[in-house]
Amino acid sequence: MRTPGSKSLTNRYLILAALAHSPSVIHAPLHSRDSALMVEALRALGVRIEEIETDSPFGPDLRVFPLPREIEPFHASIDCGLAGTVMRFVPPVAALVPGTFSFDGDSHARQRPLQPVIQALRDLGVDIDSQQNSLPFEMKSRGSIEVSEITIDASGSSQFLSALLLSAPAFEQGLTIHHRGSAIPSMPHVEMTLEVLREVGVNVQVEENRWVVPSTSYAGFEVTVEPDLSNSGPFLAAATVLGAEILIPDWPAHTTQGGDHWKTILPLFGAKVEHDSTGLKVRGATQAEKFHQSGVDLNLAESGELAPTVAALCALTRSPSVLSGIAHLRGHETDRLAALVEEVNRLGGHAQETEDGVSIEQPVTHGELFHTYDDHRMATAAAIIGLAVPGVVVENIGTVAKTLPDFPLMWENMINQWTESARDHA
Ligand SMILES: O=C(O)C1=C[C@@H](OP(=O)(O)O)[C@@H](O)[C@H](O)C1
Ligand SMILES: C=C(OP(=O)(O)O)C(=O)O
Repeated sequence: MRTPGSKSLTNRYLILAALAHSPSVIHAPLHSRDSALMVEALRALGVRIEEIETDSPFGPDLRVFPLPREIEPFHASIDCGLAGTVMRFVPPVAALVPGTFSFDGDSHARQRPLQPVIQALRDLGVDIDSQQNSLPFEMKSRGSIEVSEITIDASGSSQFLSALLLSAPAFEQGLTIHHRGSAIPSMPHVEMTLEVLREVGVNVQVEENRWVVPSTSYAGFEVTVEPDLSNSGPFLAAATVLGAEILIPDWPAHTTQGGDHWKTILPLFGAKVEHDSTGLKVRGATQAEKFHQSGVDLNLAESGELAPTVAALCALTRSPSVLSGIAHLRGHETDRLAALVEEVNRLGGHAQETEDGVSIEQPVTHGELFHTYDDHRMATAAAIIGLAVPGVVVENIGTVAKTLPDFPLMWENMINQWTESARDHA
């Protein structure tokens, strides 16, 4: 089961390519709502992005021409949809373009935390008109940033820090960023930002809670995007639930994606995991073994993105589980802690919110309409539960288009393949 490119890497490479001084080529990018919003946002700022046809089933490669320099001020409106990477990563890029830029998004996007990015831009000298320190807002940029040091609180999302790190090489004096606040979640995503910067020649100096980004002009680049390991999760979870086997080819030997944690998470649910040059192979325990599976006590601070998929597995496990370190999921596509608790309980399970996560005390018992709150990962979590519990109806499966528009077809193919192979072995 081949999975398309990583959302997080695709959107980072697009930003870096926009800020390079010569054109770049991005091979195997993700094509989904979040990446399309990023492409359109950068185009609105003057970046030229062309598609290069390939024979990949996942769509064309992209050629990105950098932001034009020395242009007259202009106005543009930018739609962030529900994409955290767009609403957080693009405003610092817009600060490097002279003009006035209006940012807005889906209605729930207006509730996602943005204050640290807005405050950081104000501290960098950008004029921002925003009622609530969230979307919608309008910013007036002069086209360059001279301030060289700021302090932010990135405890609500790693994206606040990544946003500044990605644009800082194009600031006149680079930028020294201090973090003040409790622990930053999803640290592998910060490591991913530092690594893609290193790949293009920007070496960020990291000390405790301090990142020093040198002002650096770098050339365009050619990269191939790794498969999305977080979005591989539902397929791996399906094999785990059904006692089936699946191979995800091209699983990187080294990666900064938080989805690499599947290698240690899935064995806790009885799966056997092997990683070699062919990819990542996961074999689920047989049904009988699974029912004796005990729950898990997992701190997902490093990989909160995986929590809805993990919660789906917990909702099918006989004994209680606790997922912690994920308070910030209240600010994701929906309040994921509230949504998971609500839906597990709706299906006859027993779950509750804790201060920094959820505890799932009893498994789900029956199918129902599973509400998805416009959240792609709630939709895939519902699909996983539906493999083991008859009658689960996933509300608005189309919401998977945020990061994996092909999910319904891929899911169906996977199940057909397993059904055929079970028939052949009968
Ligand atoms: O930088 C990124 O690409 C991401 C960072 C993480 O955000 P949080 O730190 O808000 O969890 C992750 O959950 C999100 O899906 C993608
Ligand atoms: C939190 C997520 O997305 P975003 O990039 O919109 O924050 C996610 O994909 O799970």
